Amino acid sequence: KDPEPGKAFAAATVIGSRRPPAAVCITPPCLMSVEFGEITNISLMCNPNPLIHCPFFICRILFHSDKSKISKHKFFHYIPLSAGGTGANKRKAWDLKGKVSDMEVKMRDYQTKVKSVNKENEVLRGTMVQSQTRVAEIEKELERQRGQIRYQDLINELCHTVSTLARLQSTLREMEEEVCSLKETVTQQKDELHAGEMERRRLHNTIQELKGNIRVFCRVRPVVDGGVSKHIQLPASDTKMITLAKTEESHTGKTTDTQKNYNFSFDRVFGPAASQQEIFEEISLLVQSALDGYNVCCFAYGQTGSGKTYTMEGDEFTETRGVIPRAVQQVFKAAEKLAAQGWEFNFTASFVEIYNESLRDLLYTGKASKRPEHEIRKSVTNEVTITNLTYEKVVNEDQVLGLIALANQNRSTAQTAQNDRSSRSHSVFQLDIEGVNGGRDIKCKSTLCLVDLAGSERMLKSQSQGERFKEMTAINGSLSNLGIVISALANKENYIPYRNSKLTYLLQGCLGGNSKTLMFVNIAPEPDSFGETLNSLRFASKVNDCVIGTASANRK
Ligand SMILES: Nc1ncnc2c1ncn2[C@@H]1O[C@H](COP(=O)(O)OP(=O)(O)OP(=O)(O)O)[C@@H](O)[C@H]1O
Repeated sequence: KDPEPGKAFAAATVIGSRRPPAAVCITPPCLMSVEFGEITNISLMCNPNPLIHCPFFICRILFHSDKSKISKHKFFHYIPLSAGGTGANKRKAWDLKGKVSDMEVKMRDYQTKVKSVNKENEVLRGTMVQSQTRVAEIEKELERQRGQIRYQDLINELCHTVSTLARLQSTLREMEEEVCSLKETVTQQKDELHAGEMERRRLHNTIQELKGNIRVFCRVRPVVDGGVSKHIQLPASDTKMITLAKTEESHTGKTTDTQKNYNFSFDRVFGPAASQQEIFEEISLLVQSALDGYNVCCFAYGQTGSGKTYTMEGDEFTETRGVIPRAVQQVFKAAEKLAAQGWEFNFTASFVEIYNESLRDLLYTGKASKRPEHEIRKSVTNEVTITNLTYEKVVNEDQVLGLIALANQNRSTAQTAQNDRSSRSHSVFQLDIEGVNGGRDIKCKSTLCLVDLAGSERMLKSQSQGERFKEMTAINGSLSNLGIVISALANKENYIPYRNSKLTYLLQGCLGGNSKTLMFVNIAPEPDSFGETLNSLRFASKVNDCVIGTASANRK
């Protein structure tokens, strides 16, 4: 068969070999190998194009030797099928041709099969694509449904939340209504409380006024060695009486000794056994008045060593604390309670000493050499102030107690320089109270004044000289002026000589019509103090007889 361009079957005879010829398929332009027998590789050694025109060409065939090894190259003659040849060769060629055409048939079958398989493959591929598309659609659908399920869950949850919210809102509304009604009740109760508080103040102060705006309490100190005082008699049945008894010996010796009694009555007489707490109970009512807007003045009068400082300051133990620390405590406690009713308080403390008619700041902390001078001034609104004095804003009890300690330290420092000075000076503690009730537009202003007076003993002029005489004159002057001012107030005189002494000038605001005054007369029980005791009781009795005009609160 003539080789077609690109295809050729050929029979090759191996020269010098006993092997049968092999059918060789040559597919130009590629080199191809077909395994026939033991021929494993055939390679054309020439350009395939001449194959069409040239009857001969040389090809190289690689053989496997018997031992399955590649044999050496051998050269063959190519015999085209159409070409003539020897008879035997021709026969062989025709055999081969037959085999080739069988193979061609088989190949066509295979090709047909391959085609149909390919077709089937195509169909299957199409089916597969369809199936994949379907699967994708199903997956999509599933996803959507899943989403819908989640969406439904969310809707359910939302519905639940909405219903809970609605329930809570209705509860909230109910509670708001309740709060509103409670607020109304609170406002109503606050009004009632305020009205009650104002009524309490009115009644409280009416009681104080009925008791008298100047009251005198007498306190007898215990005998130093613990004995009993014979000349001071305190009737158990009457807490307002005190009798000073003096036994006078008979001059002739023939008659029995006579006893002279001096009876005094005060608002209250406290015996030596009276505790600091008992003493304070009565004063605490006046302290309350100070917060209600009344000026309050409490002072202790008596000879040196009679217990004035003990009464006013006491000592450091809780049980034996005196009037000042207790009053301060009460003021701050009461202010705290009143805060619940809308009251806001401001407190200012000052502590001054009057010695020899000159003023000394007991809260001064600067250099001793730079101590300023002080003057008492009265403003147009009749408020008394001291120039260059320390006015300390205080917010709690401890702060005030700290200031009292500082004042005592200042006093004792001066005492070292001028022996026992504290007995011969007045100390005045002042707490200015300013209250505002913003909600009700009420203001009140008052001063709580607590005074430890200098020893009141009268000294014979002949016995005192120099500095001592000066001190005595100053003390006597200021104490007797105190008595004069009080009786002038009681007699409603036009002119009240406040300015006659620093003490009365300073206490001006706390004495008189707009104030409540309490005086302690402290008594030393020793027999040798009889004369001074009698003088003190006489002075106190004079004060006790005074009824100062009705006090009115400084309220705006
Ligand atoms: N009621 C009392 N109970 C117990 N001790 C008291 C009492 N009163 C005073 N004392 C004591 O008596 C002494 C003298 O009292 P205090 O110093 O208070 O007198 P005073 O009048 O202030 O004297 P001065 O004028 O010198 O300051 C002090 O030791 C004090 O502790």
